[in-house]
Amino acid sequence: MSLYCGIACRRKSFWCYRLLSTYVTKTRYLFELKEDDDACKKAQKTGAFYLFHSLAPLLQKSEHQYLAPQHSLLELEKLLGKFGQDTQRIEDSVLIGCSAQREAWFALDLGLNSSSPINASLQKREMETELKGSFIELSKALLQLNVKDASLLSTAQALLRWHDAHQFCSRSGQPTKKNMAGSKRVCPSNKIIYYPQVTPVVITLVSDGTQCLLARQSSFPKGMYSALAGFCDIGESLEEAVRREVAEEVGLEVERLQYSASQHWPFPNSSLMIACHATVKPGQTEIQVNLRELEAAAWFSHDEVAKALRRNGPYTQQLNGTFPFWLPPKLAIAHQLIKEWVEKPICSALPA
Ligand SMILES: NC(=O)C1=CN([C@@H]2O[C@H](COP(=O)(O)OP(=O)(O)OC[C@H]3O[C@@H](n4cnc5c(N)ncnc54)[C@H](O)[C@@H]3O)[C@@H](O)[C@H]2O)C=CC1
Ligand SMILES: [Mg+2]
Repeated sequence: MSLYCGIACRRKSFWCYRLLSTYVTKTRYLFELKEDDDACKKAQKTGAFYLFHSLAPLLQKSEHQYLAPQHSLLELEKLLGKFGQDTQRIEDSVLIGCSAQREAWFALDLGLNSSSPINASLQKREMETELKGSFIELSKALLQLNVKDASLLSTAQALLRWHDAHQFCSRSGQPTKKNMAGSKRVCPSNKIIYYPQVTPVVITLVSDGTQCLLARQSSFPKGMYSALAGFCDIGESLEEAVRREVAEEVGLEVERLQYSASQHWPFPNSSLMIACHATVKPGQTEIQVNLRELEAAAWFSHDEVAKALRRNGPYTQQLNGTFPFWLPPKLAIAHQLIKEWVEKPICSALPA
């Protein structure tokens, strides 16, 4: 690793060296920990652990925010000892990142794989008292976490969930074995390697030049509208997935497409949200909502959307029984996509 940094130092300008060295060093270190079980085990000794119980992260309330506390290996061993659990359990932990100073970060679920669910839930309450925090569902806590913790805990939950659901080889039926970092599982009988799965999802903001199209599913909080989203089918390109989803959900044919950004999204499992802007020809805007997928869809003016962006939902019911129109929170890529459109209605930026 130091050799690599040395080469970078000689070849690159000082500015490049400073930018690259921390990032490259971190990346190479994490790569080493994923490949080398002994190095990973050693990193646990000086590392920090984030704790979960049945996929809910341990959090501590601090004013209007949640904080995710870290625990050392020693603290963790003491905790497991106190609750009569084997310290071997630490080997179930997964690597989720590291600091600039190469302190490795791990996540461990204390509730999964418990021999008795009753015992596990009893221990949960006692552990919360001992750890001076609560295990809170990630979907309920996400909006009150800082960006770093939200991203780390989302990654951790996705990885812990994947390991929990892939305990057995789908070919041999034998138990699979995780490597120390948790970056893969191997079937000891036929050597098949399983890697954590990420599901690609397209999310598209359709515009006709002056308005944008937003939709809601019945499972959304009341009054909230978002961009059109859908899972990619096997064999599809990103462009094909966008065209199909828009046609399926609202009966429109998009003609131009522009990639915006992407985001890891932990719900319902682990999705890679790929966000795009798309246009339809002015005049070809009549929508036919697919009611098996959506509760409603409608065109919204620039003004309506700009106003909704400035407000913070969710809202309570109004006197007439309806809920005001509001948009996904800042953390969701849908919000960023809508904000981009409000700041610079995209159709004019797209190539003809
Ligand atoms: N981060 C963000 O800003 C946003 C994220 N999303 C996420 O996008 C995801 C996809 O959006 P939907 O409109 O629900 O998708 P969708 O339009 O593809 O409809 C969901 C249906 O697709 C089928 N499906 C096909 N492949 C699937 C797979 N791999 N996993 C699960 N279901 C599959 C199922 O029948 C499911 O009921 C949602 O899970 C949601 O969490 C949605 C909007 C905003
Ligand atoms: Mg959809």
